[in-house]
Amino acid sequence: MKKIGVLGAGAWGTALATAAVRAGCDTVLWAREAEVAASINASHENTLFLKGVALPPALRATTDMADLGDCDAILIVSPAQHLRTMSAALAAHVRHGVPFVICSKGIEISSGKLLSDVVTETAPHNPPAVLSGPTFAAEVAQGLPCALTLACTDKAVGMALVEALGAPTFRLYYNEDIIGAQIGGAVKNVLAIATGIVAGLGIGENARAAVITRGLAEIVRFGELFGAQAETLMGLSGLGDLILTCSSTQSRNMSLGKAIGEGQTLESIMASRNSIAEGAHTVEIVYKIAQDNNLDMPITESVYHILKENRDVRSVTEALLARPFTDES
Ligand SMILES: NC(=O)C1=CN([C@@H]2O[C@H](COP(=O)(O)OP(=O)(O)OC[C@H]3O[C@@H](n4cnc5c(N)ncnc54)[C@H](OP(=O)(O)O)[C@@H]3O)[C@@H](O)[C@H]2O)C=CC1
Ligand SMILES: O=C(CO)COP(=O)(O)O
Repeated sequence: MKKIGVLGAGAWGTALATAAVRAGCDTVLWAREAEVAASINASHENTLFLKGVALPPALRATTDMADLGDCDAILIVSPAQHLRTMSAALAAHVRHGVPFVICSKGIEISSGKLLSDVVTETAPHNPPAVLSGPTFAAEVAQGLPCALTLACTDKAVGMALVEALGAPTFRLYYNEDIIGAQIGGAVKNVLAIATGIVAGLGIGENARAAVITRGLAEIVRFGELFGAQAETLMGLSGLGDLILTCSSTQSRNMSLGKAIGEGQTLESIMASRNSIAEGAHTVEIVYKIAQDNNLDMPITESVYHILKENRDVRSVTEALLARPFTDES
């Protein structure tokens, strides 16, 4: 795998394209907006989504999806709710057998499907893989070290991707569990909003640790429903990403929760940003799936009540704390 296409030139797509160039791949980055492609090609900077980070001159950007036609693998990095449209459009341009590596984190709201199922439906001749882990885009783009899970049910394809994209500062660990690798990344965003709310309310570091740990129990319950392997949920794409995202306001999800906890409205926060906070969307479908399947996910439910039903942050938090005591499973 020598030529890599990256679909989506937001912060993460840009960082991943940079990592692919560093790993020695001929890399083409597709941007939806001409302004983004132009700034990457002319000044080696993504001024809209990753301002201030110098990108490698070898990175080429395009707005023409046909330019990805001869790639050996494609990384899909659109927001999760746009992945269906992106995958279907891409399938018309690339060869059969070229893997579609899902780098977005979320679950399709309209269907309740994992993104790998969305790829299988829209691009049946392109095997899905998943790249997920604790990785803030800006750090990856600067070449700081990180580690991620590369999941693919076909080990030969998965290992070929690891060999092509992996580097000393971009360590990839192969995992066959493509389902588990998607669950942690999707649900941790909701839990990061919860820890952000804790920070915004100023109710302490102990409460944050409690939300992370009981949040992990929610990830495990949710993962079991989909058939995820427990080891995957405890790995980079699960616990690893949960710890990172719930520990830093570099996270868009955590900072969104913090602003909510400080009294701002979801609408005003969204209006002030051009970046995606997936948890604010994912919470809707995680809540629905939990309700439909009788899963106990009280932290997720609380985030849903606050974000989607406009309930009072302090009352919801008090109700969460006042739940009956139970065993630690
Ligand atoms: N940022 C990070 O640190 C990480 C992000 N991720 C995940 O990667 C995914 C993308 O996030 P990120 O790159 O940060 O996004 P950003 O918030 O930086 O940028 C928004 C992205 O969304 C794209 N976009 C906006 N509207 C549409 C649309 N209607 N159709 C298709 N694409 C659209 C933009 O495309 P365009 O450039 O063409 O306008 C751009 O790529 C998310 O699922 C996120 O959870 C995963 C790991 C780390
Ligand atoms: O997924 C991420 C880190 O692994 C990025 O988190 P945010 O989308 O909350 O910024």
